[in-house]
Amino acid sequence: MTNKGSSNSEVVMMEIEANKPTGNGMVVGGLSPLSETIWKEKTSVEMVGDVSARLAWKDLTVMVTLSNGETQNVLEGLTGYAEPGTFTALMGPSGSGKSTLLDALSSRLATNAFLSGNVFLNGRKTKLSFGTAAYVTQDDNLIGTLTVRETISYSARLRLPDKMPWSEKRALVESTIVEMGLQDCADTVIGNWHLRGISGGEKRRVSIALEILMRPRLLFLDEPTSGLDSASAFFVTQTLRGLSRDGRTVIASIHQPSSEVFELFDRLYLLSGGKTVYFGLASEAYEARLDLLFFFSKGKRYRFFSQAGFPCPALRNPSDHFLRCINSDFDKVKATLKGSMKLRFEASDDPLEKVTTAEAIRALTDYYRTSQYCYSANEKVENMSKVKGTVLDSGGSQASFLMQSFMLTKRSFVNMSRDFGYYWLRLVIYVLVTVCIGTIYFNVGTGYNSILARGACASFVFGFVTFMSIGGFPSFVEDMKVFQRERLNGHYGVTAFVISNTISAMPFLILITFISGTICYYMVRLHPGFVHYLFFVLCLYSSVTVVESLMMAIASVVPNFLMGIIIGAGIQGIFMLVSGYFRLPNDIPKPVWRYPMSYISFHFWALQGQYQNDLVGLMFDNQTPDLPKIPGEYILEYVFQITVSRSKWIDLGVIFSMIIVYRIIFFFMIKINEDLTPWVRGYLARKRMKQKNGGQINTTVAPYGLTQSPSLRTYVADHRKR
Ligand SMILES: Nc1ncnc2c1ncn2[C@@H]1O[C@H](COP(=O)(O)OP(=O)(O)OP(=O)(O)O)[C@@H](O)[C@H]1O
Repeated sequence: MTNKGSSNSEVVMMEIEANKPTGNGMVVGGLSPLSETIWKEKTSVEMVGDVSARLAWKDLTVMVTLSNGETQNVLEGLTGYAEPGTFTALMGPSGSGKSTLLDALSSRLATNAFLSGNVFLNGRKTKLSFGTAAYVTQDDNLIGTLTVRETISYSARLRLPDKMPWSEKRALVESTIVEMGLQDCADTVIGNWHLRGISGGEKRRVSIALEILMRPRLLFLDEPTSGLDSASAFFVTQTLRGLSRDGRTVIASIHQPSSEVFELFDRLYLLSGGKTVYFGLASEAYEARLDLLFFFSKGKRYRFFSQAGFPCPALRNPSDHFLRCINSDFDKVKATLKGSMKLRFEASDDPLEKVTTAEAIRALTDYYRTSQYCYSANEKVENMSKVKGTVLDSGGSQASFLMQSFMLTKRSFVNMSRDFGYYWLRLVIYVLVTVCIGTIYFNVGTGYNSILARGACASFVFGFVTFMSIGGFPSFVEDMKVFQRERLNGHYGVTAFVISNTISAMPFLILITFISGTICYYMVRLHPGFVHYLFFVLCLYSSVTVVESLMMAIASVVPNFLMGIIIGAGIQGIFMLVSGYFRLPNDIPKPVWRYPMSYISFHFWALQGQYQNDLVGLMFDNQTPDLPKIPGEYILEYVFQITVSRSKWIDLGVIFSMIIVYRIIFFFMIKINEDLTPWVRGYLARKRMKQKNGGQINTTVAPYGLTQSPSLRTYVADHRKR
């Protein structure tokens, strides 16, 4: 257990020392001191001996339904296991089912995918949850303006229990930084479009660091080395191997490893077309010989492949050879290269010369099925499924709702204040545009022509100036990506996110609207008086916030820059049309446009309020000096067709309530996306499949009975119920 009084660096060293392999090369069963600090409450009650994660899967078949109702077996009867202290690599050509196997094991299958067979964790059939397993996806969705240390620290405070002292949290953060080899870039920002940050390999390591922070016993990684150069790929894989040596169970899909990376694998699961080609020790598929016999012992260098009749030619990377044997695209490559010097050179010792890839795959899968490798894997899985052990589950984030909301607000505020494109650029543009408005309508006065000028000015401010806020959409999309990654990994709840997002933006929106509103108000010289000024800026603030809330709601369902901006612009264009300026309120066609559209449009309420705010109490010159002056109230009623009996504060109140309504819509959009959409998709997939099979779910393709897709979405719901 961590000594609270010890210095930060001492605690870090304790963690690192504890993580060093024991005699047999790994920390077995137990937890290192800092891991224990996270699990201590659970372990005091539940821990019964070994808490490591022993994962086994038996006859795993995954079938997906396609849009035409056809079904396709993506995985067929896979059996395998992953043990604590080992690093298992899933390899296979593109489309062979690597990601699907990872998803099936980690309970993240898509809703149109159906699973049969069993997954055992410590001998128990269980759906994996956030607290038991961590999943690192291919995309590094990180906040570009935070440094590596800040990113990990915020994550720690978002998920670790409130009552854990900060010194312990910091020790965990520091040990994670050291463990992932991120010390050199710990104070460098992640980087975004205008900030030069850390490298791709370092980003990948930060993503992994965020998931190992809670010290999960089981770690899944989907192509952690994709897009990295071979040196970065090596270091990332080496780190993963190091993580496994802490008694963790690490499973990763790896696309095309270099020979150095391949050397780091403990076990290899080779897939082709959803079938097992090989499962066993990587060293038994690949038997490295470093002596003089290296060049003369081809038949022995890659044991499984040699035995199956496909020894690796000399000087070829083993993983390249394995993938060549099972990737049917290589038939096309061979045809293209036919007759070239390269092919003639390799033709002498390449067994693949004589057969097509389909034949090679068949030979390898048949050989594996009857081999000792398959037999011992089945036997091991059988044994593992019988030994019942403790499953440690932290239940996702252990921080309180208040702590999550506070930390998210703080993190979001820091990000907004550092990202020039989030609000600062908008402030500059708003100031420029309002200076332009101020100059054009400068000292508008109370002449006859100023009546329309005041109307046009208000319409421009509450129409176009608020419209400019859709420029924040790309930043919202980035926020949503980070949210989705963190949410899928159970870091915090939707409510905390919506609240934090609303609060963190508030100071910036107040700043932007008060500065630009003040410039506009005093340059144009709208209705004199502080209350009139206050109403104007509050109206501007609430309108801009409504636009932000609307765009956030759109970003939660349309996570694409262009589509989101087009949809947002379209909605606001319609709202502007019915605001009462481009067509007077009583002239707007009643069905649809007047009722309900104009009432839904925040522009309508903003304009009605501002017209009243500006005109009531003022006297305007008539067309000629000999005619009597025109009172503002008359203009409101007969020119702008405004109901003067309604207080302008009611208009303002309606806009503020729209903010709440849009935030609630935002919340429900996320919920619908998370819970309802997958359910509907799953229902439709099952219905299509039943229709295709005459009312029956096709059990011949999935012999052990189909279960509903164990998607994470389903889990999210279950998890909260507990
Ligand atoms: N939910 C799904 N609906 C329809 N088809 C699917 C679904 N999931 C997987 N597939 C199909 O199953 C096959 C295997 O997909 P998977 O993503 O598991 O392969 P992979 O080996 O990870 O490929 P890559 O290396 O390209 O990521 C592909 O042909 C894919 O189109």
